[in-house]
Amino acid sequence: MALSSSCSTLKAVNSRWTSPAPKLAAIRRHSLLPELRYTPNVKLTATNALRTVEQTTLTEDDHLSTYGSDQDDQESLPKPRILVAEKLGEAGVNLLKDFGDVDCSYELSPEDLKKKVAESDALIVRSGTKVTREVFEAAKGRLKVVGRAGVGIDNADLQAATEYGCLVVNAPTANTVAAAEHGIALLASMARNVAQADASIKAGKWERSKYVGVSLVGKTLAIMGFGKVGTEVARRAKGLGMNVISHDPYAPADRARALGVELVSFDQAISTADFISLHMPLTPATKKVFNDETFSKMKKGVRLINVARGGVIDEDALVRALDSGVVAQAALDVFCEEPPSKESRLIQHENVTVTPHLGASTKEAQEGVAIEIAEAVAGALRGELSATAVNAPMVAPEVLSELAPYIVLAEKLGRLAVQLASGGKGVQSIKVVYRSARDRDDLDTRLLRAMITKGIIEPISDSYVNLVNADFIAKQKGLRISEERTVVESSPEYPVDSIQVQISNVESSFAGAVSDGGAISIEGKVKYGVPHLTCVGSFGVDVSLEGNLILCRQVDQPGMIGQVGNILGEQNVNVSFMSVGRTVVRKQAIMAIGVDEEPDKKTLERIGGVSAIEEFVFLKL
Ligand SMILES: NC(=O)c1ccc[n+]([C@@H]2O[C@H](COP(=O)([O-])OP(=O)(O)OC[C@H]3O[C@@H](n4cnc5c(N)ncnc54)[C@H](O)[C@@H]3O)[C@@H](O)[C@H]2O)c1
Ligand SMILES: O=C(O)[C@H](O)COP(=O)(O)O
Repeated sequence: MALSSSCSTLKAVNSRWTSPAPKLAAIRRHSLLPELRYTPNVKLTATNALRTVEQTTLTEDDHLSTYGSDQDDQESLPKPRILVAEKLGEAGVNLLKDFGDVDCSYELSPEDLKKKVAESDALIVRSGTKVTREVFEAAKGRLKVVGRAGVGIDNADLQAATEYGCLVVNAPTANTVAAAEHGIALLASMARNVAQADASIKAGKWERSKYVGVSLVGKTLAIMGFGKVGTEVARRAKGLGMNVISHDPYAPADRARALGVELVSFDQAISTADFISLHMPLTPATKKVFNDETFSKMKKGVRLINVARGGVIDEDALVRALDSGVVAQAALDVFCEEPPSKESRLIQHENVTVTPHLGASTKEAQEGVAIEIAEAVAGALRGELSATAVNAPMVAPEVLSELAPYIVLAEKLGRLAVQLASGGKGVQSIKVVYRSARDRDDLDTRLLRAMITKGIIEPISDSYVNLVNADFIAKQKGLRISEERTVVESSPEYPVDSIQVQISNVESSFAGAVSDGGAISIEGKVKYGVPHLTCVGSFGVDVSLEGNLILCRQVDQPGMIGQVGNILGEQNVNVSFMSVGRTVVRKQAIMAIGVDEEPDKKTLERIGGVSAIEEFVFLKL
């Protein structure tokens, strides 16, 4: 069986960036987030797997791979390569240059983009680049982060990103005001025929009566999508004396009320408005939501503004509505196809005002977006959990900091548990039991579950697991991971009292790890910030989870610690921790020995040869 290593470490490179808080260092080492694939791998030898992972099967197709030694101490990690595929504000590019090798290559063909991503750790785009499944496939796992320098992420295949473990982050706030201002600019200029009148006068005409406009004051504006941009448009429209209503099934009514905006149903909004301004995202639910049927419900002579996404409108239906006069005018910044065809009847329609997707295009917004996305991408490459992650859970920094040692514990328990499984049936059913004094709602276990998944899958497959794809990969590999919470009476100051990982329906390479219920069962706790193994099968032990571990099951009798300690000492293997757990005195015991170095095969065989030892296993943490 082929052996490969998937050891990856995270390290801030050439950092002028804020240093990680000490508590987070452990998370970075064991990060679930896009890990720096440019960290060289360490090949392991067959002896590494002695009586451990060799016997473990997840699925028949999986390759055996194990973690190599921690490489945090490596001095010279290569810099991450960051491909900027669309024009990005200078401040953002400069920030990225401080952090990695930046390749600004604009207007790439799909083929060139695919070639470049195969050599890039991060890709930054705006709305003009389609980040398709083929792009993720072509990246062959190298691409760890896609940064969308803006809000809309409809140009990225999020499902494919998730499947490939690639984090997608966006810059959701820096262009809000610019987009809202553009919406208001289109609203006002459309109402007063500014663009048409400008073209007319430049064509040598003076058509004052043709371009009589309509007033805004007292008119009803329906804002479709009361999010960041919609809210800012509402604020400005109120200032213009408009009556503002909004439809947004997910917006809180009190936020709208505070601005004097009434939230109404879709039909109510479109049937009562004089102006309709679109501010919802393009999703399967909003695609072509403005169509023949919905146009027919609108007030005759309504005026439409779209600075959201072209795809929310059926453009052919809009042309029909304009021709029939149901829609008096439309002002559009976004289109189904960008750029739209020159022959498009919509673009050429005399009652339509168009701009080439300029909503976010102010100097201020572009600088802001560039900085926002550069920080998000660099943070993600450093292994920080992102506040603007689009396809991974966002975790508040304080939660992350608190969970840091438990995250390390979770991965180590997963790693240990899977090494204890054997028999070729494959690991399928895993149960995790969290004992905690906290209320159910006060413990976010997503990170812990993802880390356990990572610990289980990575030693026995070539899959790269992170927070983005943990659940997906587990499902793909047929792993069923169930979670259970037990409330215990201990201090709620600590998020978790203990974590137990059980693997059922498999044989074990170490019978002592099988609990009375028949499942492989190990349990751990965090003590003084350090993860400890506290239970193996039905045996209580206490050994810190650092380095490697030897578990021996033996007849409980004096002198065992000395005998094994001597064998290890003779081979210059340093024992870091030792603990003995017994079920019945003088009958059965388990000895858990933490070792800094990996004993060679002969040493392990000598331990196995000690007469009272019934079985032993060497486990890499
Ligand atoms: N033209 C531009 O350059 C430009 C600039 C910025 C944003 N945008 C686009 O504007 C849109 C809004 O951006 P944002 O930053 O306000 O996003 P946002 O996520 O803050 O707001 C979107 C709102 O739409 C609501 N929504 C979702 N489905 C809906 C539905 N079916 N009906 C009504 N409302 C629905 C959501 O609840 C949310 O409140 C996005 O499509 C974004 O891509 C365009
Ligand atoms: O979604 C957005 O942020 C806007 O549509 C801006 O897109 P752009 O970055 O291509 O200008």
